Amino acid sequence: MGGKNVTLQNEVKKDILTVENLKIYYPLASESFFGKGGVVKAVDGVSFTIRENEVFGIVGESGCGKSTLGRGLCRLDPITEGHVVLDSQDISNFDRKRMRPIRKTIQMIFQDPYASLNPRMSVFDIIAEPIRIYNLAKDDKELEQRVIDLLRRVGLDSYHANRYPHEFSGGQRQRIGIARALAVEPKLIIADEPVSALDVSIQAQVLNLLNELKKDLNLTYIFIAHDLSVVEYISDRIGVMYLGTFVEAGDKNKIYKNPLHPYTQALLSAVPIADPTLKRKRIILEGSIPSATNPPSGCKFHTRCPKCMSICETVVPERYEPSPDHYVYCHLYDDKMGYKND
Ligand SMILES: Nc1ncnc2c1ncn2[C@@H]1O[C@H](COP(=O)(O)OP(=O)(O)OP(=O)(O)O)[C@@H](O)[C@H]1O
Repeated sequence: MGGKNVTLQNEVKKDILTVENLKIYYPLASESFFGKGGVVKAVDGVSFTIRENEVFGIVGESGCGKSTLGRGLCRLDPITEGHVVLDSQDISNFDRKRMRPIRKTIQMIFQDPYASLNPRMSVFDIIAEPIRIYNLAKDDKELEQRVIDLLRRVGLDSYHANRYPHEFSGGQRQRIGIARALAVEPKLIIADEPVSALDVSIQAQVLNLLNELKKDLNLTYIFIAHDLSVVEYISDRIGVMYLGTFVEAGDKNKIYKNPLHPYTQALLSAVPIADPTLKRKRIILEGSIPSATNPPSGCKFHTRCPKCMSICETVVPERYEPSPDHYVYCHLYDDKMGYKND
């Protein structure tokens, strides 16, 4: 687990995070419709690996488990089963005390920076707080300098330090959230819909900032979003999530050029194409995502799949890997079942 090296264009990239069969189930209240002992299978067997300095995008409809997965990787939500291996260290069963230094390595950025910034704290204190918690400055002078450096790093100015979150625009607040995340010098940043609440022009500025920071500080990102254009722009590899599992994952270019899973095909068919001479047939999915408490049998997507076959209703598809760094779980490509169709 972990520690494997991969050579990409003469560069050796180390695996920084390995996730193995991760499950995160929320217990249901006993008076719920599904009765005592029921669970919401928010993340239901996810596996993937992320290499140092890459961006791994996670896409899928609302309710598919993206945020739960992100929070679980930071151990903000308890893990039901499976492993999270960070830098060759299995942190799945770490208690609060052992997680303390790890929380310095993994930081999160949230969709709504206003909700994640304490409105009663000045920007200085918001950014200084994690530096103080982890004793990263030897005195007040160094603390002040660090906060100012971080503000400049994210495109703000030193005079912003004395202001409060409500005095900033949405894009500026997201920059403050990014500065706070950077304050502890993390290696991995989990960004949960970081630009969804922003205007398109501001989205581009924040995405460019994240890209620059990635290069300058050798950061690795997990980028969670429902907007496939945004994910295409920023990611190197992606995982397409449906009802708590990845249905297709791997190299971004392979998936965007040749989506194999009918779910990925439907999501991509809704993305506008820049070239007006090109036309893409929109695939409309029937209904909404089923309940994660009582997911469909077989392939979880079969109830909405335009290419559903009888086998899909009962048999869980196996992993099919058409090329290195591209895999899909779908009976259309499952050669063992005799339905190979690629
Ligand atoms: N604290 C919780 N207790 C019980 N169920 C939860 C909890 N948090 C999330 N869920 C359920 O887990 C499933 C996955 O939710 P999650 O928020 O992770 O999805 P998502 O893909 O991030 O959606 P969105 O894009 O709307 O944020 C949903 O069925 C949701 O209702």
